[in-house]
Amino acid sequence: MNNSQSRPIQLGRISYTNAWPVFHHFDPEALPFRTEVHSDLPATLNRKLKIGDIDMAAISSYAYGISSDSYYVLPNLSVSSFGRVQSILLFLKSPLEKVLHGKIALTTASATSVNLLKIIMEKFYGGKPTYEDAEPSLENMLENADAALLIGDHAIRASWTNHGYRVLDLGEVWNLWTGQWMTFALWAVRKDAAYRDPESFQAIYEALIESKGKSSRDMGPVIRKAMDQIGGTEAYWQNYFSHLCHDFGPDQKTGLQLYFQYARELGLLTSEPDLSELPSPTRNR
Ligand SMILES: C=C(O[C@@H]1C=C(C(=O)O)C=C[C@H]1O)C(=O)O
Repeated sequence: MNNSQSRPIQLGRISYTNAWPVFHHFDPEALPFRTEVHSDLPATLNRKLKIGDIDMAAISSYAYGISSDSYYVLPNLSVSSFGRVQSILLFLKSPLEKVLHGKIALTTASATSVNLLKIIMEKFYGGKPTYEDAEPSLENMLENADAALLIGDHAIRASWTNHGYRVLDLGEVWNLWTGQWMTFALWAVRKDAAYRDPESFQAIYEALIESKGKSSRDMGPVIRKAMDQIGGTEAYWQNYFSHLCHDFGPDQKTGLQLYFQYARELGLLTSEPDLSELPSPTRNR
């Protein structure tokens, strides 16, 4: 269907640097149809996609898991790490033994990592802390909690301050316990939108893949933008991006399925998520 009479396609883009390599060279103006881009924190995009305010977005992989019946996943796009990720960080004010039965402040920006933290605390370490949602500000969070979870650029900035807290990198802990990849974000499209306008979503998908490819061949522009907007050195960002993977192949899928399984075992998910990919309109012609 031609979307010229309906509303422009609404796209969600994660504002954190971890997703920039996929979006940096993506130019919505270059598409032959109207699109509007919403740049937001993951939790906001999770909610907007679920209620249909937006049609396609990078979202928390956990949010995909809860609503997978309504979504297709876009092939070979993710934010993943095999081990250290450096931006999913638990800052400990108290010793770990106390944190395990104490209070943890959770950033309201996340969905995947708050549930990953619960898996780590309860399944791996045998703890039972209480959790409290909080705006992502390290000092405020730790005023009345034993530990604080931050993600994305909030975690990066906090890791640069001279805070003196012990820090756990949840990508690293996950990998040490499971030997697996961890996928934090996926790109999802609402099925109802994809049925209405398959060609347009395929075109957006192809443009995102092209942008990811361009970034992987030369990270210079993304690194310069990160230095400009967030700060830090070229070496910092080179190292940061070298630990992130934006593919979603069999290895990342196996890691994510294990995360979903553990989430189900803890009652954080009720059914096995369906990772069906967006069907390509050209394949069906
Ligand atoms: C790697 C990261 O992954 C992010 C973590 C998310 C979550 O915890 O829900 C969502 C999107 C990802 O972009 C990060 O924030 O640093």
